[in-house]
Amino acid sequence: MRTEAVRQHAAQLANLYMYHRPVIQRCLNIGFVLYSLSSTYRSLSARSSRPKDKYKDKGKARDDGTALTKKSPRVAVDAVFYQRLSNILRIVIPSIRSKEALLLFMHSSLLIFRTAISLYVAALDGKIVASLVRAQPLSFLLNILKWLLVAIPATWTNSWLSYVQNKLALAYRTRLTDEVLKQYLGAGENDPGGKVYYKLANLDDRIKNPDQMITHDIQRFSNHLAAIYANLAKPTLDVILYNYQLSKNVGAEGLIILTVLVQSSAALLRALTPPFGVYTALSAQLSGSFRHTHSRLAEFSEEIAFFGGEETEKMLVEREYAGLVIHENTVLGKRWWHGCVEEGIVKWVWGSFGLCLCAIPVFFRLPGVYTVDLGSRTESFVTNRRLLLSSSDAFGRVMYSYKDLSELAGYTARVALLLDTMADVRKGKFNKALVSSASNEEHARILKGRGQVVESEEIQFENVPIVTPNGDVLLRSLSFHVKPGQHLLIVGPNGCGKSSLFRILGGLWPVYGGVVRKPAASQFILIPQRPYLPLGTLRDQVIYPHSKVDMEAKGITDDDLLQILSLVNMTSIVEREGGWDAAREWREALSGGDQQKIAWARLFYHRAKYAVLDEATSLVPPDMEGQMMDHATELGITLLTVSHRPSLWRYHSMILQYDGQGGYVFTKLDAEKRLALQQEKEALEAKLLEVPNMKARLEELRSAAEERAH
Ligand SMILES: Nc1ncnc2c1ncn2[C@@H]1O[C@H](COP(=O)(O)OP(=O)(O)OP(=O)(O)O)[C@@H](O)[C@H]1O
Repeated sequence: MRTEAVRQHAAQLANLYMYHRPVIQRCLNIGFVLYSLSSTYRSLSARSSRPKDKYKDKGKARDDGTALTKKSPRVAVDAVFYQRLSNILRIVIPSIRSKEALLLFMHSSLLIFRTAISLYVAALDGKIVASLVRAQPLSFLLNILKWLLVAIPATWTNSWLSYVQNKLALAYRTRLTDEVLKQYLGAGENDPGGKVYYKLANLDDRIKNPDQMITHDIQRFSNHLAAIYANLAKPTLDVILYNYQLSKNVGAEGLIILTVLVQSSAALLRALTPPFGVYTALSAQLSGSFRHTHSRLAEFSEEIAFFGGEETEKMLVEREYAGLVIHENTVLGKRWWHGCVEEGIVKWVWGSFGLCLCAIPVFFRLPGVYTVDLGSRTESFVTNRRLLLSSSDAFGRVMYSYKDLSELAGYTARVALLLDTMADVRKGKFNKALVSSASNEEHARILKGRGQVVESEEIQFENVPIVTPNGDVLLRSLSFHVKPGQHLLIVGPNGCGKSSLFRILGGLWPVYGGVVRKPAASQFILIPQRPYLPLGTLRDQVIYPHSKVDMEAKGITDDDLLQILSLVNMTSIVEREGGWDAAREWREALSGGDQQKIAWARLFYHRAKYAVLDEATSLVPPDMEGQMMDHATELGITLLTVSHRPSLWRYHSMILQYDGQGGYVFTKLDAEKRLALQQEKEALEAKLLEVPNMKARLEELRSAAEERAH
């Protein structure tokens, strides 16, 4: 009796369910779409992938700053990542009407079109197999024809997709590179935020290899960003569309059960996923450091060869490489087991769930789904299986995409670090390890201050401290005044801050106090001991930083340049090197003395108001040195010279002498008197050196005399 009542009750419920099933199905479908969107959103947000302790410790242990240290940017798919990404997106897609936005729109349209084709192909596949099972040759041929026709837009779309994605990556890269170069190499004539390339390397510790960031990391970031769109937006859309179609074929109930199973195993997989974003950022850092060691080796090959420093260099390069390899091996190992777990779950476990799902219409009669004969059962099975394969492939890609997303987070952190540091440096905010003396009260007060820079024809320092970028106060307060035409000689022991004065004049180092009056940086030309020789032609060496067009605009011809070269006795070089347009690695093609003379020729070409000479004649013969100094004076160029050569004194009227203890003397230079004093001093020193010999000889003579007396 009781069982009968229960059975009746169950039948009533089943009838009620069947009656309302269309509404329930619709609700389940809507619920599924909402769930897919929200779970994709959740998988994109708040996924923390912090470095493990091992990496933190490694960072602390290294002293070259290449490992991830405490100060390294956070690398996680979290709010910080989205904030950074949205800042960068504003650069790479500046407006809705930009080329990048158009490419993105094309990309989206193509992605949707491809999904539509896949849905059509799934149904067509089922029909082809059904016509085979039913032995209907005409229908089979017709469907094959449709298959061939659909292949045209399908292949066309795939080709276009990869083309547009690559174009998009290139467009992102171009935008970012343009922006970075604008800030990095932005001219700083009247811009106190200029010369970022110098300040990043010298005044700030945060970025070790800007070259690696600009060339490699921006490219990887752009590729990842272009791909993440296809790897994330498209699979999410696919999961929804394929599953919607599937739910119509097999019922939403089975689909929901499948989704629950898939999502729980996916959650397990996510929990097991290592922090690939951190690994990517560390990998980029380590390979940047390895490359940097190699480029230093190439740059200083001559010095290293003379020293026979191969063993030491090999050890340094090997140490960098070993660090990189250890890291890559660790990551490879993690990728290996992660790949195994991933494939096991995604391909095999989910595959078996899928087969069960496809079997539902075969074993159960679903209202609205007619699978009466063998043909229609096969058709529905083949179509569903294809839909399921596509759907699980799409879901797999959503799953993989968080791996891509973590890697994107790694590159985003690198690019954001570059942009943020450049922005700080432009604002005069530097982050550099300070020397211990910087913490004493007086030095700390000096470091906190900021001086004034006023444009003027003359050079005047009023109570200006000379402070190195790491907070070492070389001079507490320097005051001197140089008028145009008054050549200034600067002398003092090594490391006392002679060149540092020039760095302040060139606007490279900040002024920590007092007032600096000086002409604009463009009025100065620097000739160091090893002058800079740019990439380019022989002409470019003389006219740098002008181009040939600038030179012609100035009304200067190659003959005039030859005239300039004759002032430094170098006219023969034009013929020897094959003309003005010959291009070489000039640092190797010219001797040290010739390089200095080319730099002097550059000074005569530009006729700057002031020339900063930092041991600029150390490699040229004395007669040539005098000739060049005289010509500079004739051109009205005021010389600021650092040199240990007394032969140069007579060209200067003022002297700034550092004592190396934080003191200095600024006075008129009477070269004749100073030379006479110097000569007298040298003569006395020579005599003093003789004293021990003379004493010894005197002793010998005394003892000889005593012997004779006995
Ligand atoms: N980019 C930098 N970062 C930190 N310290 C620096 C930097 N450049 C120079 N210094 C420090 O500033 C001090 C003065 O250097 P500077 O080049 O002015 O010496 P100098 O008097 O010209 O010496 P020398 O006669 O040997 O060329 C040195 O102790 C040097 O280590």
